[in-house]
Amino acid sequence: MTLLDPETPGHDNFGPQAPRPELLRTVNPSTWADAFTVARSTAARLPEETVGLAAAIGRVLARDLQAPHDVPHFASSAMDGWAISGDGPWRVVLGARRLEQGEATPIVTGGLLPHGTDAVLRSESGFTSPVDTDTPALHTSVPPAPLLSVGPAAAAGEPRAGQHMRPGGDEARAGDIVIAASTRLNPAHIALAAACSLDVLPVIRNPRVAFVFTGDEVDESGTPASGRVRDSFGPQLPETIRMLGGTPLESRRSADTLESTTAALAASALTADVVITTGGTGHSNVDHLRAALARLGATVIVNGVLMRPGGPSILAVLPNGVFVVCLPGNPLAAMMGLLTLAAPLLARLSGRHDDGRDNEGRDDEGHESGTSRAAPLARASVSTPLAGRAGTTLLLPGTVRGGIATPNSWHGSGMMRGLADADAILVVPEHGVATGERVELLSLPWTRLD
Ligand SMILES: Nc1nc2c(c(=O)[nH]1)N[C@H]1C(S)=C(S)[C@@H](COP(=O)(O)OP(=O)(O)OC[C@H]3O[C@@H](n4cnc5c(N)ncnc54)[C@H](O)[C@@H]3O)O[C@H]1N2
Ligand code: MOO
Repeated sequence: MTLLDPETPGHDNFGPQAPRPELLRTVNPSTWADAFTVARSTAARLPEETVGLAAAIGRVLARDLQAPHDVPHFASSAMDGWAISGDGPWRVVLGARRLEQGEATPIVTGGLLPHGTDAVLRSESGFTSPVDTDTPALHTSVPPAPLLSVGPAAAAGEPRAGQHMRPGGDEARAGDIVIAASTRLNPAHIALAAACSLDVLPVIRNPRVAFVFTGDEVDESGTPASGRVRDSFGPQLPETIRMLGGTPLESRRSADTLESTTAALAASALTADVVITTGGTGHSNVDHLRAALARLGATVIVNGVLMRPGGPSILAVLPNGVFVVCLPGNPLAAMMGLLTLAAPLLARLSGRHDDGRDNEGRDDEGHESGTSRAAPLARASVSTPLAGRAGTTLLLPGTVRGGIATPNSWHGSGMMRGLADADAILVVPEHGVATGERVELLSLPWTRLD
């Protein structure tokens, strides 16, 4: 990576046809830690939208969710048996909405308890005799009620007052906050929302992400001729973005000209919250991204990252507020740029925070967190010494087993084998790591670290 200041000698190395990279005047490359932190704190979260319950799984709740009524909203039986009132034996009545003392009525699990119910006697704990012989029938045309008694299989003390009853409001009272704002909704939250009789939920809108792939030498299918390459990004990047909480929009392919690159970027920015570009981040006369950003009036937020691979990655924002993440063309370099800049940006836009911290070092409630540094997800001890590189953070795809991290082979900037088999990315600081020391780990969109 060569990010030249125009004031320094050598600025004219770009060649006669190369666009002048005006953007380099103001911004220097960031350290990896700063780039990651800036990317996750520069945006505000997107506005809320309303979605159906099933569609809300995995989304971030925009506001506190209050129970609109008591949950459960009626008192029910926890067992199959009889709802009883007073002491037994009980006269069995059918279809009663109210029980008088000495009455019982059959009930199933979840059934609405009649008013006056004192307890539920389980079916295995009671028995009925066909006729209530203790109560002489006054009218011979009305059959006498069966009589319910406590049976020999009943537990000691059964039935107790309130036994096997589920009172209304047992789980929540009307107005209770049952799910806090900013919660990432899991399936159990959705079932809870359904129990609260809700049909839709307010969630943070997912960022819409469009793609611009550059590179005249790229083939989308078949075996490329020498000098040409198969496209690494088209088949996987949209789905990766979905895994990161974004909604992929259309992909555009731009020719390696300033006009084509600018036009593709401008068109993508009409509908997207974030545009991700690949390739063209360099300074040769076929790299036009920087000039296209300048032509569109972009403000560069991160102009290169002191990391390898992926150093030329850029984060910028267009005048209409659309973010642009520019990934280098080398396939692994692009993925490292994605994890360093796009993943935290999308997390912030969609309201998914790794640790709830913002760039002022406060958590979401405004408490001091003691650090403004966004923490990667995990740490692990390394199985082998990892040499550092002065002034650079190395990002190595690696395997993590039982808390021990080992870098994978094939981690060259243009290779994918190391990443394909990786559990995480080892973040190696410039001074390196000795065996047994711990490295920070960046999680991959498609794996969970245990
Ligand atoms: N003189 C210098 N040259 C380079 C430097 C430097 O500092 N000075 N940095 C190197 C680094 S590091 C990287 S990373 C790359 C960045 O290059 P670009 O972002 O400009 O990308 P391209 O030049 O367009 O392509 C680089 C490489 O990637 C291949 N590529 C591009 N698109 C695809 C795709 N869709 N699928 C697969 N492969 C793709 C392309 O064919 C090239 O091989 O610059 C270095 N050079
Ligand atoms: O940043 Mo480049 O990725 O090393 O090839």
